[in-house]
Amino acid sequence: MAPGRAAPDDGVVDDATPTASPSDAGDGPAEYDVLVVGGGPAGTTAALRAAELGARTALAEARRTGGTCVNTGCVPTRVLAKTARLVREVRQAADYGLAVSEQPVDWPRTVARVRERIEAVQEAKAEPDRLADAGVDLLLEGRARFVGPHEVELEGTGRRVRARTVLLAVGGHTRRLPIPGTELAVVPEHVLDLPAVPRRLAVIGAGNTGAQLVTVFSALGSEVTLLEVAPRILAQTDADVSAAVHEAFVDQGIAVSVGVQGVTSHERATTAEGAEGVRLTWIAPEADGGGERSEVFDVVVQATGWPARLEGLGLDAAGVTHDRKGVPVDEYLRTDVEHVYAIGDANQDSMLVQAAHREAEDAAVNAVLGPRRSRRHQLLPAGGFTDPDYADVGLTEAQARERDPRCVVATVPFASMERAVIDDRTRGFLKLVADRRREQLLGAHAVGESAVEVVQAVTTAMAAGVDVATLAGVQYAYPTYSAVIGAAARALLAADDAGTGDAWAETGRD
Ligand SMILES: Cc1cc2nc3c(=O)[nH]c(=O)nc-3n(C[C@H](O)[C@H](O)[C@H](O)COP(=O)(O)OP(=O)(O)OC[C@H]3O[C@@H](n4cnc5c(N)ncnc54)[C@H](O)[C@@H]3O)c2cc1C
Ligand SMILES: NC(=O)c1ccc[n+]([C@@H]2O[C@H](COP(=O)([O-])OP(=O)(O)OC[C@H]3O[C@@H](n4cnc5c(N)ncnc54)[C@H](O)[C@@H]3O)[C@@H](O)[C@H]2O)c1
Repeated sequence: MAPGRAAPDDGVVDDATPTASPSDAGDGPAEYDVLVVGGGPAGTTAALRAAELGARTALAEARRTGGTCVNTGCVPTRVLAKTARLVREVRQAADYGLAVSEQPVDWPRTVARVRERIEAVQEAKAEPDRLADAGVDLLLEGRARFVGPHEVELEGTGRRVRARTVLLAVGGHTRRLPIPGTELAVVPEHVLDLPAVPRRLAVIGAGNTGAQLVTVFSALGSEVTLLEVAPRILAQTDADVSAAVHEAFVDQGIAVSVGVQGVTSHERATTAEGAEGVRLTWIAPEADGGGERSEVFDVVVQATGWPARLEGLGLDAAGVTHDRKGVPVDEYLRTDVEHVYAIGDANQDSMLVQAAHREAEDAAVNAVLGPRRSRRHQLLPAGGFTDPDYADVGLTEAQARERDPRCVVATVPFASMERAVIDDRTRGFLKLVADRRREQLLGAHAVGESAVEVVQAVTTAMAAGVDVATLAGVQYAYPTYSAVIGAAARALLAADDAGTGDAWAETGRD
């Protein structure tokens, strides 16, 4: 695919190749207790759980199990993040007396490595085997489409399947901007199809996906511009996390523009080097004087949102209503049609693998045994693999203060932690938020080396109901990044009545 040119469609289902039995349309439809549509993290987990509960279960997947997560999302992104880290470490090697000369990136080799790791994860997960062992019928016969409230047709074979309950786990895809020339942009699902690392890259959208792509291509040598309509990048995270990652991006030479007033068009253009490129036009933020701006990039990536993949699903035939983004569900994960559930990215609630797993377990139980498990995502740790990493769980400081202005907050900079100093990775911090009595941790927000693992450790403490004093008394192995948790807990105990911990005070050091 030429740079700046989109592949024909946007997601993992599109190159669906029917692999199963020939058409048996004309026979009566196969009958199941539970039919799961979509074999990503949500669908596979739900099918296994339903079968475990004794339901006769089928899983219809348009392409291959693993979904966005394994095939085009988390797994490839993680491998690219590791590639970016290796580039950075090679650059630092001389400081350690290692004579390693930086080589140009062999992008086809990078892509081959990503694909090889995807296959390794597929092999490790062995989902088709696990489904078969559990007695789940895996139907790899193209997309499923409702033809009635209890019946779907499989696009590849025309075969029909009936089920008492249907679990929709169809995931999502990138939302393309409705602007002239939008098809000239690449979507994140297709960055591996780029023929080379772009010299000049524009990423539109600074959510988790956009931020990770920016880090990867900046490390690989692209000159990167990041445009975001929201007033800050990573708008869902704690404001300090957002500010710290923004600052790091700027320090890395990334041109970050937040508060842009819209992207208006893409047009074919020729780059300064005479290559085929894309002219991107946008309205600058008011803070920068507003007005139309236009620049030519080798590649423009739209990372501008992730609606559910509902196209061609025939929801009308089942009577299931949906909105612009996805399929709304009640507390039991049921759509407005009682026997149809929507889980994972399909319901647009919390679009993370860990949320998909939890919803899948709950919906399978509800579908087989009757509605009894209501949704509960109170503790949903998440993070992004940028440079530096960031992560969070629970309430942001702003959310906590809105509930109780006298909640307590303590922030410990990584620069005060010996492990971070030893590794020369001092950028970042851990912020803990607790109730005013310090009985309950309300949130944890980190930026920096191992931020995701640090927040995960705090999540475990939160799940166990550990209070701040207990956390402050935990012993931490020396020298570790997780020691920052003890330092932050001690800073919370020492926080003054205004509720702000002085992390550099005597309590801050590990
Ligand atoms: C670039 C990127 C990086 C990400 N990184 C992370 C991360 O690090 N951590 C994290 O927690 N989350 C991450 N996510 C989010 C995560 O990938 C999703 O939340 C997760 O995959 C949702 O699982 P799901 O099962 O709901 O949907 P999906 O994984 O999208 O699976 C849906 C499946 O349904 C199939 N399908 C769709 N329509 C039909 C149909 N009509 N008939 C049959 N089959 C159909 C598709 O082929 C697909 O296999 C990332 C997302 C992206 C885009
Ligand atoms: N590491 C992770 O856990 C991870 C990684 C990637 C994605 N995800 C999940 O997948 C889902 C999708 O993430 P995403 O980042 O693709 O989408 P998103 O919706 O989270 O972010 C899209 C961003 O694009 C911006 N945007 C929209 N239109 C724009 C325009 N015209 N110009 C400039 N900016 C514009 C939005 O303001 C937003 O910040 C999220 O729920 C996310 O949490 C998770």
